[in-house]
Amino acid sequence: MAETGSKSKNVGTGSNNVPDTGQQQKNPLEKVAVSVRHVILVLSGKGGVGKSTVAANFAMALANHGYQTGLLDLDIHGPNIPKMLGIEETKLTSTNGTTIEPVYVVPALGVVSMAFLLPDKRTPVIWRGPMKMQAIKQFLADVNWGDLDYLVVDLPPGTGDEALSIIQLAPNVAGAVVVTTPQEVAVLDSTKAVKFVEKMDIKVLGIVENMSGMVCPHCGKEIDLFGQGGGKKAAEDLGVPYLGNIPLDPDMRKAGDEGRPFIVRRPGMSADNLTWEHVDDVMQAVLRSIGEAQ
Ligand SMILES: Nc1ncnc2c1ncn2[C@@H]1O[C@H](COP(=O)(O)OP(=O)(O)OP(=O)(O)O)[C@@H](O)[C@H]1O
Repeated sequence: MAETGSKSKNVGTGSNNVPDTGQQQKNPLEKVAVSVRHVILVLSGKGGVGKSTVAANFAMALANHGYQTGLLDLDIHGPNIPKMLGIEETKLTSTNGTTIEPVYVVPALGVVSMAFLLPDKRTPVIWRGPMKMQAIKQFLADVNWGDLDYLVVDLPPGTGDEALSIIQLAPNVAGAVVVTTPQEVAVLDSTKAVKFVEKMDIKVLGIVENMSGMVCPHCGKEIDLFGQGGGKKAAEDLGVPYLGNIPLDPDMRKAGDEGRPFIVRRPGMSADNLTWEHVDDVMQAVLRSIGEAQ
């Protein structure tokens, strides 16, 4: 259940505007630099490859492994994270009128999403680059993230304003995880995403191949439905780490559509589900890439 704080009031829910918290700080990003150990960007070259699903489950896996984790959904035009984690109806709150509180899915995972600021789900967000930049700055500086081991940032597909802004603004960026699917066209787009990250002087933590193979709903074993290996080959060709694969799992899709977290185990509990195991393996590979492996 989400913890939203009892003494809090809603902020920024009225229009297509970011909340004016009125906070005057000398360097508003200094706080993040001190309190957030690592910022991890999750991006993809192409839409619909499951980037938000990977980001949400990766963040949940980190929380399950005892890491204090934040998840920032910057997919301004299609913020799906709250729906996937069952916190869609929640509004952002503030305890003191200036600082925004994340919404907690579990005590170790706080979430902030553009979706919380939108008046309704059907209204498109029409923002130019500078507005996005301002919103992203506020999400970093005005949110009470607390001390975080990891802040996972879900970016929109492609290499637009959001990616440029977060790279410019966020301190302690450990690197970027690029999500792809096995199909050739997605792999080609992931190559562009890797090159973009490299151009920005950010470390490519590696490539994840999502929807790679399928967990059979009948026997629970993996079957090779749409092929596998495109992400691995792209990683080898580009000389970046391959972080592993996450199968196409009908239960994962169902959980996302029904608005409940897919990974529900508590800290310390072992994975007894094939897809969770894959997510855990990807998480460990990301930590190895950062140099923080257990
Ligand atoms: N491994 C998976 N197994 C089953 N379903 C998946 C998997 N990964 C993603 N999906 C499903 O695919 C759909 C698209 O996923 P998601 O929204 O995460 O993609 P995205 O790349 O973030 O999309 P967008 O381009 O809109 O940002 C969702 O219905 C989600 O539940």
